[in-house]
Amino acid sequence: MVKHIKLVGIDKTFHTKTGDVTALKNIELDIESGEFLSVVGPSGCGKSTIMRIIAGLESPSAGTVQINEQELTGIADGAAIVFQKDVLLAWRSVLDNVLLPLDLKGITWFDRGNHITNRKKAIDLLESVGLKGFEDKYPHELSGGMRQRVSICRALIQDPKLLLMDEPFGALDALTREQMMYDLLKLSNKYKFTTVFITHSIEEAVFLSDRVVVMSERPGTILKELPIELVRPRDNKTRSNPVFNHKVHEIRDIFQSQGILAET
Ligand SMILES: Nc1ncnc2c1ncn2[C@@H]1O[C@H](COP(=O)(O)OP(=O)(O)OP(=O)(O)O)[C@@H](O)[C@H]1O
Repeated sequence: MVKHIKLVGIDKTFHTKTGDVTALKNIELDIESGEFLSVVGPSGCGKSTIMRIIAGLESPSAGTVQINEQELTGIADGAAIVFQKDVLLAWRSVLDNVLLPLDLKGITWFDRGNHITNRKKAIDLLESVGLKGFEDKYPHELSGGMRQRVSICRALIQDPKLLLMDEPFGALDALTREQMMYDLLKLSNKYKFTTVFITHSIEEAVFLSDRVVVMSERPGTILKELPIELVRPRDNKTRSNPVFNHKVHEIRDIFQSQGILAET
């Protein structure tokens, strides 16, 4: 497969008033084009920092990020981000929230043909996550899960090659979260973007991913990379597959051996 992202010797130290905080130490990671990669690790181990570095929102203290073999020196082109908290604009309708990134670029304003195409694309995206008929609603009229679906559609409206997701389902109830996983897999299969998915949930990571990266406590290092050889499409039966359970246990065992998870 084609290499999309390469992290080489990434360190990150934050200089704060109370002293230096080393968040990441020697992160080496290759991510293939179209791969679904999850990062799991304890709170504060630097997961969000890795994501921000890949997005170009934060620069590393040492090491380099390469995207399509080009060293990243600013904001990553062709990347979109979804955070745990949706950041929809209260005064824009659902449809206009999805179209926001294009409006900000001025794409829809001057070209009527594009405007119609983009509206259709936004409506199709909303339909594919079960939000047909909600185009004219406003964020306050939606549930948390619906708002997060709109956020995902907004991220996808620009056809990103890379989707960065920072605990996107962390604030949702268990049932909605499960549905969101199916929705995301469907979108990922349709649009074939590369995904970097940050989560605290071992099961979620194994269910969704081609590979799971397990991180240590801060300063975050990569303890292990586990390929997840479960067939796609993933469905309810995936969870009763012995490979699924084996991988979940393997990751739990790593956290236990590190003292990150203690049974007593
Ligand atoms: N801008 C910043 N300035 C100072 N310290 C920071 C900054 N951003 C992150 N840190 C510190 O770096 C470490 C890693 O933070 P990060 O948010 O990447 O962890 P995380 O694994 O995503 O945590 P969580 O799972 O709790 O969201 C933490 O100790 C955090 O306090």
